[in-house]
Amino acid sequence: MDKCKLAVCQIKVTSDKGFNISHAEDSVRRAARQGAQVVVLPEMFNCPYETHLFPSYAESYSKGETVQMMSRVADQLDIVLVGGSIPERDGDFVYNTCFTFGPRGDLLGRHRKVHLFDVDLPNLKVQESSTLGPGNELTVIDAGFCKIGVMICFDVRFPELARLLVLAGIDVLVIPAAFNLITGPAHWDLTMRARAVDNQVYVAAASPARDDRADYVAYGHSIVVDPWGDVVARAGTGEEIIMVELDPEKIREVRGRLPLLTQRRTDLYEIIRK
Ligand SMILES: NC(=O)CCC(=O)C(=O)O
Repeated sequence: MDKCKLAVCQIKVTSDKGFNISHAEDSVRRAARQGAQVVVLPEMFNCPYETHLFPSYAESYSKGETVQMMSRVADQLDIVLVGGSIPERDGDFVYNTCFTFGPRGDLLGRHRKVHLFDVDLPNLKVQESSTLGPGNELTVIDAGFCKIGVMICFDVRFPELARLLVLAGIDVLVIPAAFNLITGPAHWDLTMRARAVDNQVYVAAASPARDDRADYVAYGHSIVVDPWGDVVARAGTGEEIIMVELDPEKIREVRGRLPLLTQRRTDLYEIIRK
């Protein structure tokens, strides 16, 4: 990895898809003007996070207006755009998908959320699988100057997935996400920092801004954690762009002094990708 600047855009999401797309574009342009080379958007940034709405907001890769905006903007701004996630239609299925575009507007990778958020907690019942299909691929993006692993929100709770991405050589785990007011205060910082500490990589998680009138209230607090587990940037609950410089030396230093990855007892246990 080369040193590079990464920005996370914490933006509001409304019921107006057209507004959401142009609002996201404005935010990405602002981040690029501030010098970002990698820009990250939140989970479901063009659609309210309500499972029953995903099919009607969904678009296909080949015809989608959100996809076209992301490709055009990445090209014009000469950036890597990790495009949060959107409901993606493919045949009979809808997926929670992150498309990543490169500086020539080319598609660098597509991550379909692997672990669907099906939970029954006090005051929070969500069943993504009622309208979404699960992805079945691990997503590593080679952006040239850095290698990015992509997971979406609930995926972060499954350490095996992060470890497989790290074993594939990523420098930064990028996580478009939308935790909520139940699990956010309890587990947002904890899981993001845990994945960074376990794997000695940067972790960057992008949330929508909080809207207290929404059916599902996003936690906010987009965050970037360094390979030592320190929080190096953290948003509040409103709209905000946070920016950090990712430094390969920091990864080398932490791994050199605390060589967790090389001290694994692979003679006793190993993690297998199927
Ligand atoms: N959109 C999601 O996957 C939410 C995950 C979440 O809130 C969690 O606690 O995990």
